[in-house]
Amino acid sequence: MTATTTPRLNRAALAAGPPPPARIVHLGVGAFHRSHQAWYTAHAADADRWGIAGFTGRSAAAADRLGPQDGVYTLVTRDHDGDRFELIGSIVGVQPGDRHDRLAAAIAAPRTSVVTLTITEAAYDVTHADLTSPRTALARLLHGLSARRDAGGGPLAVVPCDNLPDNGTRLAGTLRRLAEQAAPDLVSWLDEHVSYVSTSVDRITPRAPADLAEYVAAATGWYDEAPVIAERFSDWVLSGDFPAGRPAWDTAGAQFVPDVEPYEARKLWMLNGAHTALACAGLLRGHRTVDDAIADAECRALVGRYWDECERHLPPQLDLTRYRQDLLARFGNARMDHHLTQIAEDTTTKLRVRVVPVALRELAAGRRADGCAAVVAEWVRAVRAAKVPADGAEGDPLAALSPELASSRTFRETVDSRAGSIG
Ligand SMILES: NC(=O)c1ccc[n+]([C@@H]2O[C@H](COP(=O)([O-])OP(=O)(O)OC[C@H]3O[C@@H](n4cnc5c(N)ncnc54)[C@H](O)[C@@H]3O)[C@@H](O)[C@H]2O)c1
Ligand SMILES: O=P(O)(O)OC[C@@H](O)[C@@H](O)[C@H](O)[C@H](O)CO
Repeated sequence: MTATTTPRLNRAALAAGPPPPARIVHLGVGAFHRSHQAWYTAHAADADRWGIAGFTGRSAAAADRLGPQDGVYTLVTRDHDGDRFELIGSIVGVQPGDRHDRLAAAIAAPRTSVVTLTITEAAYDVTHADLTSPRTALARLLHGLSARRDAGGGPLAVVPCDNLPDNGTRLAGTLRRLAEQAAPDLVSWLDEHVSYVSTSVDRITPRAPADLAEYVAAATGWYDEAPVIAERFSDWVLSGDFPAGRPAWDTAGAQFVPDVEPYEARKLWMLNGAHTALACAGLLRGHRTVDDAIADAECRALVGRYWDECERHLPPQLDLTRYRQDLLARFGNARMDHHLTQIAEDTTTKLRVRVVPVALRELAAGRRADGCAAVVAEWVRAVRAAKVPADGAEGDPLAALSPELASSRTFRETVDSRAGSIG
């Protein structure tokens, strides 16, 4: 089965009614948006009332692939024992992100109630916005919000879905600073009309292999240029207001809580922190994928000691024993083929928000933070062996992570003894 012998996937394949009205605008139509927020929207009890107008991030490829398919794509849910194929129809259109005129019109549209983002962690680090020719995702978002203000539009919710601590509050602060610099007259409108929702998002979604379209075509009879693979597990915890309404994501399993922080800390520290640890320790030991690394006794022990320290600073009501067991099973899913090199980027930035907070809490409690120090030592060794990019850690690696950690003699000595002199 190939592109020439198999019919191209399109909305007719869903055998459903007309596409839902686009009331959500999404920036960054990558793999994770398709496996997570679009899946929740498709599974909500009121899915027929909520469509997603997608805009790409850096590259227009997703628009080129999804456009001819009316936004419809296949989600391959990959479990330990097999694959399940599902067509997802919640995305009703995808346009290139650099068409900021169209993005602004979509955000300004009266029926738009929610804007969601998956633009990667790095995209939140912006200090400047040019609203005449907006190039970054946040400048484009601000430009769109300015168009909504100009059109007399009502309030709406903005929902970042990237792996960042306190992502809603952080986005609120960054957008406000950008507006103060680029459009001071917009600041009070933002304060009054935009509700920032903080989220913890979770569903392991590796980069799709090159032959996925052929595999999906053979299984489904449709040629799909934008299929995505994800694990069965999925989690979405949100905190914040939706002044213009939202899909009934709770009916699809999302949780709405007063404070997302403990859920987010559990996920960022335990899942993402362990992924970063496995990327460093696993690549150093010649492993290729997450499941290879977690099957290695040394890597597994490294993660276990680190998790023991995380657990002490998380509320026990979060059922951490079960969470750890589930994580081991999820990491051990050999069919996911989750490459360590995909996880090994920007490790300095990631350790700062995933491992450093745990280490500082352990030290503040009068303990040695040996589990965190062991992870940091693996990272130092991986940087030195060029298994992960140095990313600011060329000099004193502890100083690159945190001034407080760099000044802890205990922590420095432990890292030193494990990684060799770090100065
Ligand atoms: N893949 C996962 O398992 C997973 C799970 C939880 C959260 N996330 C979050 O989702 C993000 C995206 O992951 P993905 O798997 O979809 O990756 P992806 O590579 O498939 O997609 C990334 C998307 O972000 C856009 N993008 C990249 N850099 C950008 C920038 N500087 N400015 C604006 N847009 C940019 C890309 O164009 C693309 O649309 C991650 O960075 C993470 O924060 C991913
Ligand atoms: O590049 P990172 O480390 O932010 O993310 C890589 C993976 O840890 C991440 O994508 C997880 O699979 C995901 O966060 C699971 O929900």
